[in-house]
Amino acid sequence: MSIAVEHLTKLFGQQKAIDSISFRAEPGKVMGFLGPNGAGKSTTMRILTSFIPQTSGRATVCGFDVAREALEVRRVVGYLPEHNPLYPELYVKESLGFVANIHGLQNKRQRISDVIGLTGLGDEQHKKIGQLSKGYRQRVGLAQAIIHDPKVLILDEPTSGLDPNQLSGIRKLIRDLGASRTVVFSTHIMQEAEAVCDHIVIINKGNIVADDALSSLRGVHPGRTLEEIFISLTGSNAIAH
Ligand SMILES: Nc1ncnc2c1ncn2[C@@H]1O[C@H](COP(=O)(O)OP(=O)(O)OP(=O)(O)O)[C@@H](O)[C@H]1O
Repeated sequence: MSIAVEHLTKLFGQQKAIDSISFRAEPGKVMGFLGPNGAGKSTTMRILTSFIPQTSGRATVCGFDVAREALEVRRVVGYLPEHNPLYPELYVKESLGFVANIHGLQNKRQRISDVIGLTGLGDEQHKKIGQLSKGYRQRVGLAQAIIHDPKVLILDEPTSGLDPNQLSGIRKLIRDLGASRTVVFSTHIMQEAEAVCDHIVIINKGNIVADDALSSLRGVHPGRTLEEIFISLTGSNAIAH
């Protein structure tokens, strides 16, 4: 099991962002982590990538404890944060080189060239980050996340800001990456989750309200789209958990 989350809770002051959540994610599958605004997705992802500590509970990534083994966790995880912080003054290749150095990659030039190809950055690779459109900046974030060939990818809204042509390319990339890795990604686009994910976890107000294979979820809610299922579990008429 690549990701194991057990009774994870995070409090920001009085605010309970996540409330004793548990789920698992395994290799060779793409897990869609869905939920309304403020449900707790980014908070969970930031804990899983050792960026912030949980208040209680436990999470491991490839067997490493996210609270106690942050360095090991960062070696095995590729993370695209929600706001994708990048240095606007750096050229695309410089920015990838910077991240490659942090990971101490030996085959730096080759990996930079590989991820530029994989993320479709070829035509824009000679620009500065600040000169790129939002969608291409998102691709740089993705390229940075995968440059060290991590076993686990955690992608917080990786397709936000992409135009329809770019969307299909990045969705295919996520699927391809998920064939041999563990991928957890969040999105507000339910059709995208249906197209890309094998497994769906839905979080609402800090609680998990669905955790199942996409096919099983459909079986439990026959004739409904994922969007309808999502609304029934998280909308104002949803049954409280
Ligand atoms: N640093 C923080 N300090 C205080 N409260 C926070 C902090 N970060 C998140 N929260 C709160 O925790 C809750 C969960 O937020 P989170 O960003 O995890 O939600 P999300 O599911 O990622 O939402 P969105 O879909 O809008 O990105 C929200 O109520 C949010 O206001």
